[in-house]
Amino acid sequence: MSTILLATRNKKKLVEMRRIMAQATGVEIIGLDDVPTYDEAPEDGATFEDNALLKAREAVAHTGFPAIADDSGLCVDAMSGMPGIFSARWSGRHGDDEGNLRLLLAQLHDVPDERRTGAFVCAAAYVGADGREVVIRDQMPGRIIREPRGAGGFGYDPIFVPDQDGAEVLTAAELSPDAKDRLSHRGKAMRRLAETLQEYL
Ligand SMILES: O=P(O)(O)OP(=O)(O)OP(=O)(O)OC[C@H]1O[C@@H](n2cnc3c(O)ncnc32)[C@H](O)[C@@H]1O
Ligand SMILES: [Mg+2]
Repeated sequence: MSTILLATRNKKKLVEMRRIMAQATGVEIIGLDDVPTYDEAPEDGATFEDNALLKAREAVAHTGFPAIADDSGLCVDAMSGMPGIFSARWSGRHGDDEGNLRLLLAQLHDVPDERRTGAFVCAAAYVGADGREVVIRDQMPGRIIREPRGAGGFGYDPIFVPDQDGAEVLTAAELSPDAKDRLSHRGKAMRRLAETLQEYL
């Protein structure tokens, strides 16, 4: 059985990636805690795809394991797609989820409800020990509300209501883990990636 390294330093993202991959494949999954530490290069790509590939290539180069990385973010229509690839450090401090979502809410203060649309985007990249590369992007459309709700998920989940059939108005942070995986940018991109990789995993 092959082993795949999930190359993320974000613990909550890792929980989701592990859960999605465990359901989609039978491969053994390890995280960065299971390999010797290495210094990360800056995520200086121009796109989600660039950054996802950069993280996966770096992980393979340092560990020799085939790796999957995710680069993701929230793209707000009224902000021309920002925070986008800058989502993790929007407020200036990397990984400050509360600071990031508070700044975004302040910036959107005067934007009326009908224009508070956007999407979470995820590029999921696989790089093999043989150098083979696959990268797949998917998204979860929805809208940004005015006050955070819910304790699940991470990042901007408490202020994002995914589009769903029916009258659901739950934020991504109010969804069960299964429901988030079913709808999410990460769930969709990683399931498609796993499907593509099926022949040689
Ligand atoms: O780069 P790694 O080590 O994987 O961890 P990271 O947290 O820096 O990850 P990204 O560079 O891909 O930035 C993603 C940011 O986008 C936001 N984000 C991505 N997916 C999200 C989700 O499912 N729910 C809420 N926010 C999300 C959140 O702010 C993340 O920190
Ligand atoms: Mg990052």
